[in-house]
Order: sequence, then structure tokens, then C-alpha cells
Amino acid sequence: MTTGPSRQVPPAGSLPTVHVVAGVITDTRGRILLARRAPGRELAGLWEFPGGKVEPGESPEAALARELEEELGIGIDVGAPLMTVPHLAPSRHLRLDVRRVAAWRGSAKGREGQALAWVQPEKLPRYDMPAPDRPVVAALLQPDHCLVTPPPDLDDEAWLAGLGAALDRGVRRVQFRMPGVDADRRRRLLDGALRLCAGARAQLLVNGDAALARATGAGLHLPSARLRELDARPVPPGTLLSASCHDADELALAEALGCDFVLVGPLRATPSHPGQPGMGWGRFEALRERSSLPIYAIGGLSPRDIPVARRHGAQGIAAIRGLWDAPATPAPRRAPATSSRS
Ligand SMILES: Nc1nc2c([nH]c(=O)n2[C@@H]2O[C@H](COP(=O)(O)OP(=O)(O)OP(=O)(O)O)[C@@H](O)[C@H]2O)c(=O)[nH]1
Ligand SMILES: [Mg+2]
Repeated sequence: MTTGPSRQVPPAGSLPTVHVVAGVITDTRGRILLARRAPGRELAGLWEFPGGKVEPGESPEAALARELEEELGIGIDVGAPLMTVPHLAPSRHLRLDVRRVAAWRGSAKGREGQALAWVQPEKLPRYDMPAPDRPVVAALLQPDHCLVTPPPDLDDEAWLAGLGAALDRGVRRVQFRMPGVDADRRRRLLDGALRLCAGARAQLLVNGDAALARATGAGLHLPSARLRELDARPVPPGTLLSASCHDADELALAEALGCDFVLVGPLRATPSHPGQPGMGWGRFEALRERSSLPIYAIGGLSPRDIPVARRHGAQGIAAIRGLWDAPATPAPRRAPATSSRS
């Protein structure tokens, strides 16, 4: 659960940016360290990943090492970036840069009076954390890519084989999208897709059709036009719900309905939405910082774009072709020219 001041949206204007770096510290049992903000401090009582503000001229790596020494008394080796979350608070833009901690030495103690807790990853959502931490917790727990299915050609078996191949490549979240396919055929394909997804322990969300989602126990994905018509969650809380969003109003609606995650795009121009220019990462971030939902960027993206998506606060990427087509095998490297003509 996350709270915080993010719902009062101020004009972004020329607010200052505060760069914060925080660490995901894991013990040998896979538990993650949270610290509770001490009484009397801003956001007192909320749990957070230990860390603090980057000082002028300081690198994020040096800042994280300094903060964890000051706050916990441990020495660390900074590991891979997990994600950077831009977040608009009433008086500032926050950039929460979260790094994994590759190794640490010493025994972690709350040196500033803060309580500490070692938490099993799947229990993180139970902790009350600042709003920018919700996407971070999602990044730790949920898939970093989401397949949106292309329509079938003539052959249903070939389509199911294509889905099976995508699951074999690691897809674990599937949006079942079937525009223009009649109801009987859609149902047959959905039954096959649900069987394959169950076998791969992958999630499936039906695009647009709440009755079909309820009848099959699948999740539901709301196209933005459908999202705008709703004022209550169309499936029970235990059932996955996602939505497509293009602006801040739609993101706020998705959050109010209790969507589990959203897709925002098009990031780049794509053949499936001709005539729509891409928003680019700058506009994506301007939307990202007004919401605390997990957001997949969509539109002309492929798994290669996951690291850049994470740097802009995305959960990862969603794609049709970029996740359906097998990745191109790299072209053989050309031998360097060994002779030159004169
Ligand atoms: N450390 C940390 N800060 C977070 C997280 N999420 C989040 O919104 N923040 C915000 O980022 C800012 C970090 O400031 P901090 O209070 O830890 O900074 P600091 O250690 O340098 O302390 P100080 O400025 O009081 O000396 C706070 O506004 C805090 O609410 C998180 O997971 N970890
Ligand atoms: Mg701190």
C-alpha cells in the first residue's frame, strides 16, 4: 500500500528537482530491507528503501554508499540500476533513483532511530510506503514486459503456436486482443490461450470484454474509451485490471478504478496506430510523474528498450510485434576488409 501527497497535482512549472538515491538491500534469505521514517520527519511512519538526497557534485553511487553508512552503518558495493521514478510532489519534482546493492558488509542498524524490517518480496505491498515507491515495488515483483496479441491470420493453430513460442521466450503477462474476430472464434482462441498461459504460469487479460473476462476467470484490459465510461471497477479486486491511457485524466481514472497497471503510449509511431506521432520519453515522464501506477510504455518498443524504459520510470514495455516476432538473430559480423584496391 502506498500513500503520500502526490494526488494534489500542482502545475509542474519551475519547481526544483530533488535527486534521491535508494538501495534494494537483500539478505541471504532473499528478504529486502525497509526502514521506517522516524517521528518528526517528513512522511514519518512510512516505510522506505534506505537512502537519501544526492548532494551537489556527488555521484549517485557515492551518495548511496554515504547514506547507507550514515543511516545503517554498512559498507556497500552498488549494483545494477532497478529504476528511476520521476514523481511530482506539491513543492518539487522528485527523482527516486533505485539501485540494487550487490554486496554489503557489517550489520545493518537503525543509526538514526528508525525501525528496520527484513521483508519477503511478496509482502512488500502490505507496507505503507511513499507514493513513488509503488512503481518500485511493482518493478521488483511483476513482469517487465507485457505481450499484446496480434490478430490471427487464417490459421488458429499457427496463432496458438506463436503464443506458445512467446511464452517459451519468457512472456508472463498477456493482453488478449482480437479486434474484428467473431465471438465463437474469439472464444476458441481464448480457451486455447488460457490453457497455454496456465501451463506457463502467465497472466492473461481480455481486451475490452468484461463479460468474457468474468466467464473465463481471466483479467480485464480496458481500452481508453471504455475506461472513460466507467465509474466503478468492472471486475472484483482479486481479478487483474489494466487500462490504456494517453493523458493525465485517463491515468487518474485508472488509479481511481483500482487498475493494477496501465499501458501508456504510443511512445513511438507504430504501424498499428497510423497517423499518431510518438510521445517520446520526455512526455512519457511528464505523465509518469503524476501517477503512482505501474506503467508499461507501448508503441514501437521491444525488449531491447526495457533498460531505457526503466530509466524513465516505466515498469517495462508492452508490445505486439516487438514481443510476438522471434528476436532477429544478429547478422554475422563482417570480416574486416583485408585488402584495398588501388
Ligand atoms: N530514502 C528514500 N527516500 C524516499 C523513498 N521514496 C520517497 O518518496 N522518498 C523521498 O525522498 C526524499 C529522501 O529524503 P531523505 O529524508 O531520505 O533524505 P536524507 O536521508 O538525505 O535526509 P535529510 O535530508 O533529512 O538529511 C524524501 O522526501 C522521501 O520522502 C525511498 O524509498 N527511500
Ligand atoms: Mg534518508
